[in-house]
Amino acid sequence: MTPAARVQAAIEVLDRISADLAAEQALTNWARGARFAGSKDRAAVRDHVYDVLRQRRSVAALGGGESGRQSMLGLLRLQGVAPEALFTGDGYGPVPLSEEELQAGQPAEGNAALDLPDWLAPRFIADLGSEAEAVAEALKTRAPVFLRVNQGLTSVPQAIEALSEEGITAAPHALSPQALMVTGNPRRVAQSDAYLNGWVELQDAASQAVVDLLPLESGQRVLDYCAGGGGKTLAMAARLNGPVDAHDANPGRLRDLPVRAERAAANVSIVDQPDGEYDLVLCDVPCSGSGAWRRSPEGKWTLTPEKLAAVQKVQAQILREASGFVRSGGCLAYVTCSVLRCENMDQIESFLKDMPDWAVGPSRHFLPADGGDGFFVSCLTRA
Ligand SMILES: C[S@@+](CC[C@H](N)C(=O)[O-])C[C@H]1O[C@@H](n2cnc3c(N)ncnc32)[C@H](O)[C@@H]1O
Repeated sequence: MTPAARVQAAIEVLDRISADLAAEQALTNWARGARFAGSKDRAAVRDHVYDVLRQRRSVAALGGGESGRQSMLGLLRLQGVAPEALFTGDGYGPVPLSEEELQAGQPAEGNAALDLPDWLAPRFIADLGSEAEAVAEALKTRAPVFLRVNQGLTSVPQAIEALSEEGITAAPHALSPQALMVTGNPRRVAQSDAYLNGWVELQDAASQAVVDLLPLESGQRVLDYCAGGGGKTLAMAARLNGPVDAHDANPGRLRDLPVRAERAAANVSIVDQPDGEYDLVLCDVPCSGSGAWRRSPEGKWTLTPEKLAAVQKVQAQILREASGFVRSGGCLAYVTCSVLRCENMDQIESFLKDMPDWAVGPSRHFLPADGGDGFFVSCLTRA
């Protein structure tokens, strides 16, 4: 496909997303009908679509409106690419720009320049203070691909070497001693031997740093109460070099975990109903996902005050439920991938008010401006 044809494809996909289709579904539908598109074409169209979704308000301002065509016009202007060179009508590209389109558009201002919804921007500023702008800026950018080196099976230098033999370049990252940032050929990772042999896992660097902070010691009984896909379960099993129990209220979310655990040679047991007491219980609760909007930018536009209030209720309930599985002197680790105070420290404060025999230990925020996704972790201890 020509660069112009890729722009036209992105315009069509964006229009389908505006008509209420999820981005992944719209991209899959387009790819099914575009057998002529190779893997590089699909990747380029996907990048255009996600670049727009991360910066919907900025590109709408610069393109003069929110249609797929106006969004792509705004995106090209934002990226410093002359749109006239691609809007020619040639090579299956978009039809030439009208005089009106050429005149339309201006840089976004205020909340639109932060690429945040109007209801959320004031909260961002109140919660993040002087960091709000840097966080909003970071959420407009593409997330790097990070790997976790499985130190039960290999070492960081060996993993870098093995990846490089397959044409994938990666370098250590400051957020965690076993984190690698992929700097070349990230799309080859999932087919590489290093990945298929369990030497590396795809996991955000801040997600790894969260597990680094947990007071884990070998021989402990550990439960991942909201294990989902199992990213943190596997990281905990690697750190412990021992067993971890994995639970999730939605068993379907655990579907991939046995295969991932086998690949990583990790000792993971799925438990439908946790039993007895644990030294450490991790609650990586459902949240707004605001720390990870670089990867899932649709969430930024679909979150509402009502949805945020509803997820806060679920978080509070999980924290109280899971606390019942922690032995006296044990640790209850509360984690979100949110940057919002109401899902983080406010939850801890409200828990401590209801449960006076608990004390808060180390807590930490990771912000997208640090390189990884935004995460919050707080370790609570039972007296
Ligand atoms: C943020 S995701 C977990 C991600 C996972 N820890 C990882 O690192 O890949 C939150 C998970 O909590 C689960 N969940 C929701 N409500 C729950 C509840 N009441 N008890 C346990 N798990 C719950 C969801 O099904 C979802 O899989």
